[in-house]
Amino acid sequence: MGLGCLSKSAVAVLKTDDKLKDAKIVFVVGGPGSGKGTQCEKIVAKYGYTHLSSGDLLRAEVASGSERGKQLQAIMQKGELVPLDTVLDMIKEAMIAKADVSKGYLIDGYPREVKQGEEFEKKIGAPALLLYVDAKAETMVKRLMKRGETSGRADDNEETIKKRLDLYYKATEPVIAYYEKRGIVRKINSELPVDEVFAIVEKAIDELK
Ligand SMILES: Nc1nc2c(ncn2[C@@H]2O[C@H](COP(=O)(O)OP(=O)(O)OP(=O)(O)O)[C@@H](O)[C@H]2O)c(=O)[nH]1
Ligand SMILES: Nc1ccn([C@H]2C[C@H](O)[C@@H](COP(=O)(O)OP(=O)(O)O)O2)c(=O)n1
Ligand SMILES: [Mg+2]
Repeated sequence: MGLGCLSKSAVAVLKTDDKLKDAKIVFVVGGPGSGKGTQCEKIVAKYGYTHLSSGDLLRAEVASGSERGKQLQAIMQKGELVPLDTVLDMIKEAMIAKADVSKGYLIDGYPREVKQGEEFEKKIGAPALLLYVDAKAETMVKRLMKRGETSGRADDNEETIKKRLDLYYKATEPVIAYYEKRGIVRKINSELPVDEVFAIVEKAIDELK
C-alpha cells in the first residue's frame, strides 16, 4: 500500500519510526553504581554512539521544575521505578531527535524490568546487544556512597541505595535472563579498573560491526 492516503505529518511520523527500526541499539544494564555511565562515556568517545541514560533524562525533567518533574522527583527519591510509559516516551523522543546523525544508541539504565524491554521492542525496535555491567553489591554501595559526596543526586544516600539495589535484584536481573535466551548478552566484569573494563566492552561492540 502506498502512503498517498495519509497526511504529510502522518508520513513523517512513519518515516521516523522506520529510521529507528534500522538503528543499532545497545541496552546497557547493571546495578546502581556498577559503572554503566562511565563505560557509556567511553563508547561515545570511541564509536560516536548516542548515549541516552534514562536516569539522566528523568533528572533533566526534574531540573526543569515542571509538574511532571515534581512527581518524578518523589518517586526517584524513594528508590522506586517511574511508570513505564513516561520513561519510554522520553527515550523515544530523544532517539528520534538524533536519528539522522547517530551511529547507534546506548540505552543506559533501561529496561529495568522485563515488561519495559517488551514495550521498547514494540514501540521502537530490537536490541542488537545487551551489555551487562556486573559488580558486587558491596562494590556498588561503596562507589555510590563515594559519588554521593559530590553528585548532588537525591538518591545517592544509604537508605535509597539499599532500595535501589533490592529493586535491581528483584526486577532488573530477570531482564538479563530474558535476553540471554536470545544470545545477545555480553557480561562485563566491572570490578576491574575502568580501562580494563573498557577493553572488554570494546570487544563486544566490535563484534557488532
Ligand atoms: N574502580 C572502578 N570504579 C568505577 C568503575 N566504573 C565506575 N566507577 C566509579 O563508580 C561510580 C559510579 O559509576 P557510574 O558510571 O556513575 O555508575 P552507573 O552504573 O551509571 O550508576 P547509576 O547512574 O546510579 O545507575 C563512579 O563514581 C565511578 O567513578 C570501574 O570500572 N572501576
Ligand atoms: N528506566 C528507568 C530509569 C531510571 N528510573 C528511576 C529510578 C532510578 O533509581 C532513578 C535513577 O536512575 P539511574 O539509572 O540514573 O540510577 P540507578 O541505576 O538507580 O543508580 O531513576 C526509572 O524509574 N526507570
Ligand atoms: Mg548512570
